[in-house]
Amino acid sequence: MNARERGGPAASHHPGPPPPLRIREVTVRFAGLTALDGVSLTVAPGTVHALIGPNGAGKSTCFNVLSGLCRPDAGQVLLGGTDLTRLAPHRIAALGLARTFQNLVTTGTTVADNLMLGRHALSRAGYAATALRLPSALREERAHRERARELAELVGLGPHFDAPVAHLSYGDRKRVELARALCLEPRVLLLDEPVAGMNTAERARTADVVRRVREALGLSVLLVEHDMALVMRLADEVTVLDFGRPLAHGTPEEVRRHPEVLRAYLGAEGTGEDAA
Ligand SMILES: Nc1ncnc2c1ncn2[C@@H]1O[C@H](COP(=O)(O)OP(=O)(O)OP(=O)(O)O)[C@@H](O)[C@H]1O
Repeated sequence: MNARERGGPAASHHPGPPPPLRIREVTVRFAGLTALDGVSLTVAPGTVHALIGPNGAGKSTCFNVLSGLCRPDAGQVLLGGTDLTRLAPHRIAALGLARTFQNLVTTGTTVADNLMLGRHALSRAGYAATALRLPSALREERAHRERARELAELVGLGPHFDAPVAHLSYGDRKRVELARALCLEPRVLLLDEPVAGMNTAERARTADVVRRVREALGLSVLLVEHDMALVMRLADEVTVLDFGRPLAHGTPEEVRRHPEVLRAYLGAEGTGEDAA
């Protein structure tokens, strides 16, 4: 009997390798401004794909389309064979696409409480069973808490599991966000500027954590990040957006040498640092 048959959550909500995430010809317009103009990209299973570009290039809009916060005017988002384009955010999350946000959105309680919010979406016990604290609901709660603790340990938050979030460093609070997204057992993780506001040591630590998470959980990652050194270290593939259009695509090395990218980032060429 596995954990799921016993009434608890399985170690991973979605067994097997992640399906490819395909963005096909997506266009988004805001009152005359075209934020995304026929953008296509594929996040291959198990890879880290970085989406970079200058301010206003359309990166956040792309994440908002992927996570269901913004409906595209045209185009499609597919996770394997499933069309996510018109689904509500909670449905998209349940199908295996979880995201973090640029700004911290942790609540004022403990790390454990924040992570259990993520597990809540996977909970199978009904409201009444939970409120009455029936044995089946308590068992499920315990199993979810165990998994939340495992994921906290994976991102280096194990010793802080029962600590109030307010007592943590900025870097640790960003990792609470990451662990909460992992609590949804995603197949594809969308990371929106995971090292923004961090110092050099915290940036390096977060890069290690992302690598470890990808390897341990076998998921794919789509990363928006301005720190080009981090992008170059972490990404298998890079897509560059400029004014809502795809400007270049390739390995970090190919993109770094791409003449159009050098033109868009004039002044930053060759340094590989903070060019986005
Ligand atoms: N809700 C909105 N209403 C109107 N215009 C918007 C809206 N959201 C984004 N835009 C515009 O769409 C364009 C793309 O913005 P977006 O935030 O996606 O860029 P970005 O690449 O994420 O930029 P940054 O790196 O600064 O976060 C910009 O010109 C922006 O002003």
